[in-house]
Amino acid sequence: MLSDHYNIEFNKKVTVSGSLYRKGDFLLCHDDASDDRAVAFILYLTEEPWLKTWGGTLDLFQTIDSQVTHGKKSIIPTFNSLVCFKVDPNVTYHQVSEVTSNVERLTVNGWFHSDMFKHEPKLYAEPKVSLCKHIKFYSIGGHSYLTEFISHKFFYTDWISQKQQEFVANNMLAAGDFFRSCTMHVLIEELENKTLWKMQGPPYKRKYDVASITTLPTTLRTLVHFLTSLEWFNYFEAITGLNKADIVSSSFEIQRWLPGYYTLLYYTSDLDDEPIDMIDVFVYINMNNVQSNSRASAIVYSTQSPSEIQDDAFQMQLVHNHIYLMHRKSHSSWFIKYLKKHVKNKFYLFQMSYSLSGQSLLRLKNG
Ligand SMILES: O=C(O)CCC(=O)C(=O)O
Ligand SMILES: [Fe+2]
Repeated sequence: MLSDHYNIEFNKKVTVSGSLYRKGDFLLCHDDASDDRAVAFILYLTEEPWLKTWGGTLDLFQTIDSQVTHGKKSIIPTFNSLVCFKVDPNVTYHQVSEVTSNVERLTVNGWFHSDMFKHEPKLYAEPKVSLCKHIKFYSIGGHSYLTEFISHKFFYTDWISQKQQEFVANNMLAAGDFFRSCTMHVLIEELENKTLWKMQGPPYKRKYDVASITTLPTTLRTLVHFLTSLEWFNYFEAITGLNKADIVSSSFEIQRWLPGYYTLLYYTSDLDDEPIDMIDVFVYINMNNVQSNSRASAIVYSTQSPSEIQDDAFQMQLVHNHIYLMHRKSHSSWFIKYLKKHVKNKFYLFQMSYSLSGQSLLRLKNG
């Protein structure tokens, strides 16, 4: 019957498994395309009438002008109903939304396979629009934003040289109380403005909000100005021991993270590119101050490909008003795991990345 409906000749292989989703369980956006999977099926077996507010919906993402969007159609996992779809790479993107009730979501699901299908792992090339080449180190002049924004302890010479040693030894450093409390106050007020934010995609890669740099309110705008200024890069030199002339490009983002947001690792096509090392800078603002040990927000660094990602990948737990500097080796990447809805965590992240020239790496290696 299915074979006729989809006009597909199945081979002898059928994969079947039982799946149980408990509170907090979810399955992020994917298209099922792997090997010879042809038609996916899911039989829903939870006996209670399922309420939409419990989460656990099967969400089908919409594709507009061949771009996968965050728009979706949700199917409630109704008892004894069967859902089937033909596996179409880059099209049949779907997810199971987080189960938020204590009722267990039970399914039998799998795929009919066909020799007519042979899905290969996909490469994804990130459009490199956010990188601004040719950094100009312009001076703000006269006014010292550095001391206006940043806590005074960051300027003690001993403290700076201690931090530089830490950075050189560990390839990372973290320091608390970055913004002065008066600055933090104003920043939070501006960040809380709901009209600032635009959701980022595609959903099979990421879901978080970014503030448009061109329409920022006053203090945020001044901050961005400052974080791209000569003053900042001079400070950056002092604290990392790197030479600002070795920075060949930079990117900057102000991010908002809400429950249900995530980034995913993906296969990139830039593996053939010249290796570049990066310095990642994060400033983390979290008013809920969710305990860092709840793993509510951590940045995961990995050199693995998406299918090989290990549980022991380096996780950086984030603490409110800390700045983090990370030396990211070439061919490694970072991501932030799905923020569970029932943890109700929300945070802001200032994120900068600087790519380094080959010479600076030599200098780093030679100490
Ligand atoms: O349980 C569902 O509704 C979908 C499951 C799914 O997409 C999968 O296992 O690949
Ligand atoms: Fe699936």
